[in-house]
Amino acid sequence: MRTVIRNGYVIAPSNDFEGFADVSIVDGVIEMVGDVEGVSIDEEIDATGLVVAPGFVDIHAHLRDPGFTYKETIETGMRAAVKGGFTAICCMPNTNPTIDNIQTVEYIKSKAANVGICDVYPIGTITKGEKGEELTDMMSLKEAGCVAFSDDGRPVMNAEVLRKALIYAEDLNVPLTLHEEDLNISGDGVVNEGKIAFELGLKGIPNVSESSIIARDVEIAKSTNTHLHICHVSTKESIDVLKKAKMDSGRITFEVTPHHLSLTDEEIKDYNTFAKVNPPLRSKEDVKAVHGAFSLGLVDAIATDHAPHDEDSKRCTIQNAAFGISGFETAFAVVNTYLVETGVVSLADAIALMTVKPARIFHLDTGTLNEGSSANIVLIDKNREWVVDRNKFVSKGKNTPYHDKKLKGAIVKTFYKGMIVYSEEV
Ligand SMILES: NC(=O)N[C@@H](CC(=O)O)C(=O)O
Ligand SMILES: [Zn+2]
Ligand SMILES: [Zn+2]
Repeated sequence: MRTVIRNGYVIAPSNDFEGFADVSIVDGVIEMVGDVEGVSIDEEIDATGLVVAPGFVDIHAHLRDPGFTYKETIETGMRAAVKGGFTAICCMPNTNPTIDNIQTVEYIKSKAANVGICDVYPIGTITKGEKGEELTDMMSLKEAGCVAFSDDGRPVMNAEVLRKALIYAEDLNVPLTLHEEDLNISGDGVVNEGKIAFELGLKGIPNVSESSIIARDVEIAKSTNTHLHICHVSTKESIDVLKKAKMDSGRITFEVTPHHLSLTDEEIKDYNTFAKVNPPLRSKEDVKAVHGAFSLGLVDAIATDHAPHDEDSKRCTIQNAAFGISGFETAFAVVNTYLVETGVVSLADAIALMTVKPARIFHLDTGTLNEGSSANIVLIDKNREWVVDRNKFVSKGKNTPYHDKKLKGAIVKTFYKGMIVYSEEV
């Protein structure tokens, strides 16, 4: 069975290729990118006017299953992911139970395999129950299928615990991906510390809560000579620390979320709990510094931090509301609108940051259009403008600060192993 995607503009960052070409798929695998002529074709897909790219890879998402299936399930999360153009997602372990045991890894893998519309890679916890004290059995968890380790939602506050974890992770050749926040500094802050928090009478989370722990962990990783990946970087000071760290060692990678590259704490002005997220949406200067980091090529990946929540967790006071943004279904459009259309990075660079670059950080064999790889492909209309409607989200989490905002760039179709797993309604 041969399917050919014709007339599209192909962007394949792993080969540095960009241009009009056909993509042929045989039995779920990419046969070639180029001129497909003189062979038997069973099915043709017309991609005139569309960009053809590898399916997106997300190294930071919350699927909430097991334990919080009223917020999301593995199935609803996967459906939201493919609607957003993702064909590989890595799920954070702050579930209940946490992903600190093999049974939970097996549970996630088997549920995901049953749904079968994208790859789901579990991330194990660094410490048992994310309590920050006792390390998990990383070796067994890796053998069971964990591709990285994180206590996301929480930092590893004990520096010695983290130091040991870095050494073990390096031995196992798996990355640690860290939520960086000094809990003593953050306290019970709810939004970015600054003018807006002050005006609203809300407790702030200062920038130094993030940058101080990043500086600490960069030093620890330097002393152990190990790789370290940093989650959801949001401040100018963090970027300064990371810029220097990268010049020193090159063994540091970091991700930025679509919301931190696009929105500021202005969003919180109407006490909008949908804009409450950790780390918080920061100031204009911070967003500018994040853009500067993209321009300099310092950012290693864009990751959604898809954090779906139920209505009760968000329809309450800003103090009590849960932190988190439902991100899969707006990710590409936000990146295209705020980073590509503004000229900060090219579309090809943005796609690299959402495909092969994150895949490489987690050693995942995906995110390319290479011959012989699984036909995980997204078709994009980069010029289409649309207005976000939270009620149309496939994710159970309708918590988006982009509701009613106009974005540019739409996912038209998503292929997983050659199957169409998402096709927009027309
Ligand atoms: N980002 C968030 O605001 N929330 C995440 C936790 C996290 O990513 O730190 C969640 O699990 O809801
Ligand atoms: Zn986090
Ligand atoms: Zn997270």
